[in-house]
Amino acid sequence: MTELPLIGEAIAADAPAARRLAGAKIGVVTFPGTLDDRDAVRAVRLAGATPVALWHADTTLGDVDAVVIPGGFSYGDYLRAGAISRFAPLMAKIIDAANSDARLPVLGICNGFQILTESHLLPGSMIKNDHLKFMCRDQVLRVENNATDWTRDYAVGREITVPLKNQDGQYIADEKTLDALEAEGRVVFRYVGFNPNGSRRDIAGISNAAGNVVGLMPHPEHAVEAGFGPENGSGTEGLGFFTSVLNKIVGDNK
Ligand SMILES: NC(=O)CC[C@H](N)C(=O)O
Repeated sequence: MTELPLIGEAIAADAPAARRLAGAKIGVVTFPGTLDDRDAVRAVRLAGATPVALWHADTTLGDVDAVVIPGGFSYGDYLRAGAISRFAPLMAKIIDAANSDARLPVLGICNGFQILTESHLLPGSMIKNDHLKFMCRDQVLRVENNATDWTRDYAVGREITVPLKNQDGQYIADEKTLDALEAEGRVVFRYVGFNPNGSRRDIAGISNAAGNVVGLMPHPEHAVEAGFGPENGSGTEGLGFFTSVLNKIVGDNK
C-alpha cells in the first residue's frame, strides 16, 4: 500500500478547509488488468482528498475512509467479468468493511461494478451488451437517488453526461429483485434517451440497502476536468461522486 503524493493544484495547502478535505484518504484498487485506476486517483485528488493506492493482493485496507474499484479488464475478464477478482485477498477486506457497522463507502465503476455484483455486495449480474459489441460513447444518466454516500452532492433528477465503454454492460436481475430495488429507491442511476446495452429498466447503477456501496457502468472518473471530459455539458459532471463521499467523510469526522 503506497500513499501517493498530492499534486496540490486543486488544493491550497494553507487553507484549513482544504487541509481538512486532504485528511480524507480514498483507496483506489488495482488488479492485474485494471485500466482506470490513474484517472480515479486523479479524480480523488481533484475533489481535494488524498488518494491511496491499494493492490488486489494487499491484506489490509489501512486507514482509508472510502474505496473506489475502478474500471478495466481485471484478470482479462476470463470466465466472466469480475468472477476471478472477487476472490482477491483485498476483496475479502472490502466486503467486511462495507458490511461492518462503520459502513465503509465503496464505489465500483464499470469493471468495479461487475466485481461488486460478483462479490454479492450488490444484487444482479452483468452480461454481454444486447447488441454483442463493445460500446464507447458519452452517455446521459439521470440521478434517481441522492441519499447514498456517492451521490449526495447531486439533485435528484439531475442529468449528467459521462463516458461509457464496455462489452459486458447489460444489467440483469430477476423481476422480484428489480421490484425490490425500485421500491427501496436503490436504482441510483438510469440511462436517459438511449439504453446502450439492454439493461433491465434502463438501470445504469444501483446501491446496497445502506447506500454506502454504489456500482455503475458509466465512468464518472473520466468526467472530472474541463477539457478532458465529454464535450456535451460541462465535462466535469462526474466530479460530484468524489466530492459527495468526501463531504460525507469530513462531515462524519467533524
Ligand atoms: N471499461 C471497463 O471497465 C470495461 C469493463 C468490462 N471489462 C467490460 O468490457 O464490460
